[in-house]
This record gives sequence, structure tokens and C-alpha cells, in this order.
Amino acid sequence: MEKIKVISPATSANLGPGYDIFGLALSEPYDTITLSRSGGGISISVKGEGANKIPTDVDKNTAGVVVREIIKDFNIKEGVKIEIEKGIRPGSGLGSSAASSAGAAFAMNELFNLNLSKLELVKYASLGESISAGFPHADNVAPAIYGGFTMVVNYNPLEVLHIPVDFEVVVALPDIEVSTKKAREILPDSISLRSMVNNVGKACGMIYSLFKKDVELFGRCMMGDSVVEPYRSQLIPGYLEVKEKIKDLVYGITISGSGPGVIIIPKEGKISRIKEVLDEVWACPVYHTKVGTGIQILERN
Ligand SMILES: Nc1ncnc2c1ncn2[C@@H]1O[C@H](COP(=O)(O)OP(=O)(O)OP(=O)(O)O)[C@@H](O)[C@H]1O
Ligand SMILES: N[C@@H](CCO)C(=O)O
Repeated sequence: MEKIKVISPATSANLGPGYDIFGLALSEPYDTITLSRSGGGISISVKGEGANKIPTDVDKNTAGVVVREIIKDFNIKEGVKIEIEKGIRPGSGLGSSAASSAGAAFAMNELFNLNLSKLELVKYASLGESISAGFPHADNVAPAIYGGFTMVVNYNPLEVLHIPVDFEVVVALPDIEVSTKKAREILPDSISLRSMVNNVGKACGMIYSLFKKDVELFGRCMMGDSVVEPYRSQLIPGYLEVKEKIKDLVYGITISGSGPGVIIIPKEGKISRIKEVLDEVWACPVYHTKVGTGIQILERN
């Protein structure tokens, strides 16, 4: 194989109480990533949403870092041309940086027949997250690779659990820039025992709800985070207003990843009213989508 083209989806990390643990793959938006074997070295081109804000330097681009590390570890003698078409705006809270790193890891595995497991792909992909977030958090790259709902239950050694799920979500992307690095820096180093008990309880409720297919329980527990949302909501003007205005139209709403994206679990028949509220407050892009199945191959030749 000389060339492979994949689509790598947006993901929503944390989902309220599952900070750095829970993640959900979305069906859209997504990045399209093409890797081709080339004579030597690594080259990167980026076009699409927010391309002007994304470095093409191998050591600063999340896909570049992943390709560089795989080439080194597998002693690959060829070069790789990376073409990224961004469908996910960077700094969105929708796993824009993760979509590129996960897509690159997945495509390298196919292009060079490396036979890496999904867990190994997550390990490589999370190296890309180190440069965008300052920490190799895997809660966006895991759902991009596995699809559905994922839990990073341990970081060292890495352990990822996966539950395939299928429900509708609405994602709003206000025109506000929040960098993951900054949104991590404002969080406290320690929390009270009471907050810990609250968040663990809500996280347990969410996992149980997936086995019971109880989307109401999922959304209600997702809104129960008492640790992260109180800090990060300050970085997203309009968030608390939207939350109050749509509370009767949704099963749940929370900040997606580090924001400013917001993930909403809508009640049946309420989508158009939800969109009206989002339009009144933010007049921003809104995706009515559903949980996705992760990275897909578009072409290989
Ligand atoms: N291929 C890439 N795609 C997107 N962002 C990239 C890429 N390579 C490097 N970056 C950098 O990563 C940063 C964006 O990552 P950040 O984690 O802040 O946003 P995000 O991935 O959309 O959000 P989140 O991780 O909260 O879901 C930007 O500074 C951007 O320049
Ligand atoms: N868990 C990470 C996800 C970033 O998308 C954070 O919230 O900082």
C-alpha cells in the first residue's frame, strides 16, 4: 500500500464527572487524514477549519509527533507525507488535536502493516496530546480509536475499557477560544472528600445507565460534576445561561472536553427548540449528531 485516507472523528472527553477518564466518539464533525509513503523525512500540510492556527512543524503538530515516534520505534526507513483536512476547529473541546493524532496512529498502522492493537494505537496517539495539552491525556484519542464510550481506567500502565453505545447528541461550538493547556491550569490540585464521593457516584450512575440503555440517567449524572465545571464554566460566557434556558429540553448538558464546545443529550422532539436557544445566546455552529464508531478508512491504494 502506498497511500491511505481515513476519517477521524470529533470526540467529547470528560462528560462531566469522568475528567480525563470518559470519552465519547461522535459521528461528526471529523478530520480527513491522508498518509503516503515518501522518499524521506516527514512533511505536513494542513487545510480546512482553523488550519492557519495549526503548526506544520513535525514536532509541534500532533499527527507529526505520532508519525515521528512510530517511524523511530519501528525503524521505518521511508518517509511519510501527512495531509490533514481539518473538519474540527482547533481549541474546540471536540478533540481536534486528538482526531489528528489518533488518525495518524491508525493510518500508520495500516500503511506499514504494524499489527498494533487498539491499546497500542491509543498509547501512540496520546503522545500527540502531550504537545497540545501538556499531558498525554487519552480520553479523546481512546474513543476516536475504539468508537462508542470509553474509559481510561489507568494511565500507567494504560488501560482502556470500551462500551459500544448509540444515542443522539447535540454539540454546540461557541466562537470562543479556550486552550486545553489553560483550562487545565485553572483546576485545583486537590479536591474535598465530599466532591470525590459526589463525582464517583455520578460516574457509576453513567456507566450503569449505558448497560440499562437509560439515557435519562446518563444525562442526569453527566450534569452532576462538582469538580471541574464550576471552574471551566467561567471561561465560557453564556454557558450558564444556556444551561438554565434548556434545562427542561435536555437529559443533560456539560462542557465538552476543556470547552468551549458543549455537549447536550436532547430529549425527544426538543432539538429545534434547543437550537433556537443556542442561536439566541451564541449564534454558533451546532451539530445534531450521534455517537460514532470511531476512525474509518475512506480509501487505500
Ligand atoms: N493536527 C492538529 N490538529 C489540531 N490542533 C493541533 C494539531 N497539531 C497541533 N495542534 C495544536 O493543538 C492546540 C489545540 O488543541 P486543544 O487541545 O487546545 O484543542 P482541542 O483538541 O480542540 O480541544 P480538546 O482537547 O479540549 O477537545 C492548538 O494550539 C493547535 O495549534
Ligand atoms: N480531559 C481533558 C480533555 C481535553 O479535551 C481535559 O479536560 O483537559
